[in-house]
Amino acid sequence: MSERDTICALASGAPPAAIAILRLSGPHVRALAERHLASGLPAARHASLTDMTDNDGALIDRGLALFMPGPGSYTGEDTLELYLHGGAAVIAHALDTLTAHEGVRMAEPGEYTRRAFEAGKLDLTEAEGVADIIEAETVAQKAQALRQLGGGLSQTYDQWRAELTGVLALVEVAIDFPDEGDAPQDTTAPILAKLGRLIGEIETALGDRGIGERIRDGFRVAIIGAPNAGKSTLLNRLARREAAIVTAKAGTTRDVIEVRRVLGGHVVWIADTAGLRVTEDEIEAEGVRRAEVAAREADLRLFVLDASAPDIGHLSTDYRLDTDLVVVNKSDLGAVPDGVSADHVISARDGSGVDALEQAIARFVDQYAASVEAPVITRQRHRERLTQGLSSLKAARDALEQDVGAELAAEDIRMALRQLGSIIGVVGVEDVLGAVFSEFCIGK
Ligand SMILES: Nc1nc2c(ncn2[C@@H]2O[C@H](COP(=O)(O)OP(=O)(O)OP(=O)(O)O)[C@@H](O)[C@H]2O)c(=O)[nH]1
Repeated sequence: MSERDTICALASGAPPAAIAILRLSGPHVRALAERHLASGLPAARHASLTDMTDNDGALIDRGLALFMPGPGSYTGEDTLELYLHGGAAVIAHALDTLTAHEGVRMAEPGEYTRRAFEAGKLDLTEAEGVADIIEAETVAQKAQALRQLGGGLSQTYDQWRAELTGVLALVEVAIDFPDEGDAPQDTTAPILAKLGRLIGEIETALGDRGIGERIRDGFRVAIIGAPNAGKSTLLNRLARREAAIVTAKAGTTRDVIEVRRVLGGHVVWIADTAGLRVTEDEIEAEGVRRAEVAAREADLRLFVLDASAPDIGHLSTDYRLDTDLVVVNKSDLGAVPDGVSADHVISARDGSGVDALEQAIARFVDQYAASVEAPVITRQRHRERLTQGLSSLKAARDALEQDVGAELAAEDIRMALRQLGSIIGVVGVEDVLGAVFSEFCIGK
């Protein structure tokens, strides 16, 4: 196998900035340090102030160099970090100088972490934790990423895999020594008990209401209601900008328009949707269909009613679900009619009542997020694999219960082990590696 490339990249933020950190990893690091640092290769893990020169001996900049020898470094390879002035010219000069050498190139997104993963320093969920902590904007996202990075998910998946490996061993014994001495029930019963417990635990994990993914990707609130109720006006209020078009014409909003806010310490996507009504207009009908999808997928629906609409009483029962917040809008035009129970009375036009509504959304999201402690699923990828793993385990249980053969059960259990293993990246990961690491920024 040919020697690996040495990779380099700007690991800090975009210039201009006070400091630029350039990171190098790979087999040429020592030679590059000898060649370009006036002080030569720095002592391991000690910052040293040095001039850095280009291939003609001209000064690039003066800064700190930090050498971390492999295998104890993040990537497991020799690594060098250079702390230079954070200007675009300095960065370009340094990177051009380094990449002019054979075998030295710019890093791809996530390549340092990918190397760390390949060196066995991190498993795949921990590597995802690295990506997530960089992307984290809320305290909750950061806490979740830190837990993941610290092996919080790995522990659970490792434990399940260990238990399942034990179950597989028992099943294999049953295959090798069928019906020996005791009745088959005696060997099958403890296997079924263990399998049942695991199935239960995985079902509980999958029944987490998607909290982990929502903390990471955002909670969903849909504004729904009849045309002209003032949904877009409300969205604009909540967005604090003119995100959606407002007109006096019913049926203005066609597509779903989403705005992003941080409420209750969480990312929340608020969606304005087309007014719900039966319509001949093809485009509007598609809008209504999309509104219904958005409403279904939302964690919270704001069902907006127009206080001045003559049919408000009838509308208030037509589409709404129990979980909705009923928001009666246009309070400036009149009082809420008798018989309509409103959770919130607002005027989206003049803003009255909107703060209280916003606080209610924040409270809802906060409580929703707190309803599951330490979810072990934080991405769709985990959910898909775990769901597949669960169905393999159920197939194994059925095979054992119906006594159709321990071989079949063993095969299903092996399949489940592979699915669980692919979540943490110990098996069958080639197909997911590219997807996982391409989400990273360059330099990480
Ligand atoms: N008086 C009053 N008028 C409002 C209020 N909110 C919205 N409107 C008016 O009601 C009309 C419809 O508002 P939109 O926000 O476009 O209503 P919508 O529910 O998004 O309508 P569609 O896109 O047709 O579904 C506009 O003329 C708004 O200015 C309010 O609180 N008070």
